[in-house]
Amino acid sequence: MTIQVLDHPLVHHKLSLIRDRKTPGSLFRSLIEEVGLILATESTRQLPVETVVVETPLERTGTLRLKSLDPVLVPVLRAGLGLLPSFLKLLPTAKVGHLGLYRDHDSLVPVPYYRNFPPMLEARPVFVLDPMLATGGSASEAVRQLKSAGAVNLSLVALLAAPEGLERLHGDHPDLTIVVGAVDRQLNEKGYILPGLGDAGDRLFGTA
Ligand SMILES: O=P(O)(O)OC[C@H]1O[C@H](OP(=O)(O)OP(=O)(O)O)[C@H](O)[C@@H]1O
Ligand SMILES: O=c1cc[nH]c(=O)[nH]1
Ligand SMILES: [Mg+2]
Repeated sequence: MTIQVLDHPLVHHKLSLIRDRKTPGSLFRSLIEEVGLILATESTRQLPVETVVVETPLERTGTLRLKSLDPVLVPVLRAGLGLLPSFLKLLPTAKVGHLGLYRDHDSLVPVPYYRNFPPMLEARPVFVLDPMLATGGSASEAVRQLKSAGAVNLSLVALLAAPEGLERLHGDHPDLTIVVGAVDRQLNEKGYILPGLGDAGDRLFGTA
């Protein structure tokens, strides 16, 4: 499994504001989108390119363009929706799949409630978007469902991860590429990331 942790001053700075319980929802959403742009830039680093010839106003030249079919973005509802605008900004022709999962409050087991994936998953790079990787149960289930629908080239993109979640994914999906903004200390007894940022979905959508 490949794990890339963004160790970037802008990510640290914005995360410090995102973590702050006093940060209002509107600013929280904007900051997630801003960090999302950095996550989108880094997680697409391996997309294949090919040389094409264009005429600049001055001469003909060979230049690089993305080679693959349009990538697929799969936000895990709800909190993954917070990262989607940033990815679509940089990959405007991407296809978007949706996967609804919520974590049962007692068992922490992910419960699927919605699924709509675009076709040709086997031929496209697929990016699973979810800001929080806690126990890893939701991410593991998302990747399992996408693999069973044909996806082979899968990356998981998260803002914060717990070591427990990374370990779980390493066991369940050793072929997965993971890009995370930061790795926090641990989970608490309710499966929340410490120090973390609280419940990402509730803070994004004002439901707490
Ligand atoms: O790694 P895990 O232990 O599975 O936890 C992470 C999941 O928990 C959150 O979703 P939540 O269940 O709160 O749903 P929501 O996004 O609708 O709030 C988060 O967005 C992840 O999907
Ligand atoms: O800390 C956590 C853990 C799971 N989901 C969240 O939104 N936050
Ligand atoms: Mg939530």
